[in-house]
Amino acid sequence: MEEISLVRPDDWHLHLRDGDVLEAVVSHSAEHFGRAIVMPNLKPPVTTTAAAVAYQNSIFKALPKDTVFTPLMTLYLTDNTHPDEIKLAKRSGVIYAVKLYPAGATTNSQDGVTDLFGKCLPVLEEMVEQNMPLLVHGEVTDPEVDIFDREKIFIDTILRPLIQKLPKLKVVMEHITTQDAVRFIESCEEGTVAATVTPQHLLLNRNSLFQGGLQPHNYCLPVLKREIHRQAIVSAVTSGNKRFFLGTDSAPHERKRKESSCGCAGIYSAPVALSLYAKVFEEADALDKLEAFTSFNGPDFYGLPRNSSKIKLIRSPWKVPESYTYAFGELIPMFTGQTLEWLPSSSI
Ligand SMILES: NC(=O)N[C@@H](CC(=O)O)C(=O)O
Ligand SMILES: [Zn+2]
Ligand SMILES: [Zn+2]
Repeated sequence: MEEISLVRPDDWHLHLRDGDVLEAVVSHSAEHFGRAIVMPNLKPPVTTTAAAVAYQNSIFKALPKDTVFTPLMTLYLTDNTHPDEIKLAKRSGVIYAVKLYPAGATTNSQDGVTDLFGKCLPVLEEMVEQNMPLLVHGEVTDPEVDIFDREKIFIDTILRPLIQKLPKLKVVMEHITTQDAVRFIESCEEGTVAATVTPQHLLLNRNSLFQGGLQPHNYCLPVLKREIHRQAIVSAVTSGNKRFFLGTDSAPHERKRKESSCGCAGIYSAPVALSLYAKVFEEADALDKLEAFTSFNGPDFYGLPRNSSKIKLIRSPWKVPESYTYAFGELIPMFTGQTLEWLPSSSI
């Protein structure tokens, strides 16, 4: 096959940041994706409907003219989020989900939740009422727990009990990294519980953190896992199961902050993500399943219409830039400097 035509994909997990970085990165997503679920982990976090509306306006402003891209906004859940905020959020028509960051789990999560069942039950009950999905960074934060086990233990101690308590709550487990998560998601009700999958967790295992030396640009959270986990995630997404859909988790951090004595977690994948997903599906001999993953399963889960326009991927090897340079610094894309097979072309 030399050309793949896809209904325009959406990105169901994206960090656009704000200020200079937002202006730099937003076109990379808008070029290939119709919509994106925009993460609220700014400084300060987006905890209110008013802040989300203002943030959405700044994204629209940063978009190049004549691009059609809709940022779907999210609220950052805290111990103090009031159930009325969920009603407001739903009524606003711009907020599509609420994000759970366990306090301390990842970038800008210090204002996140310290005790989900103790502090957030009334809010979660209101979310069921309002049919508002909960998006989850699924890792426990106990420093005693080995970092490679944090997702599995989160499933056992938080996620499974949550779903038992509130079986009607729509939940997306974000950026899954383990066979345990795959099995758990497969065991849940279709249409109620789903997962997003990043390009890095489909293409890399934990060896890539240390290949030939420390590789800070492959460091993200949840951290890359063993090869068996990567293979389980590839099998899940290429099987055509509707519970899995595209979420890049593209998370830009300036080069200096990645190449540092205490480097930030996050991989900048927006410019290459679509080519990388195509690579995964082609290598699994499952290109026929690519479009459902990129363009159907996400909107179907969120109860939104699928996009009406299309995009093409052409078999035309291209070299990923070594870096993108801006006034504030440099961003290093995933697969920096490597050659990829599938080139996304503009809308058709
Ligand atoms: N994935 C990451 O490693 N980093 C994300 C936060 C997140 O999604 O956990 C970021 O905002 O930088
Ligand atoms: Zn996360
Ligand atoms: Zn993320």
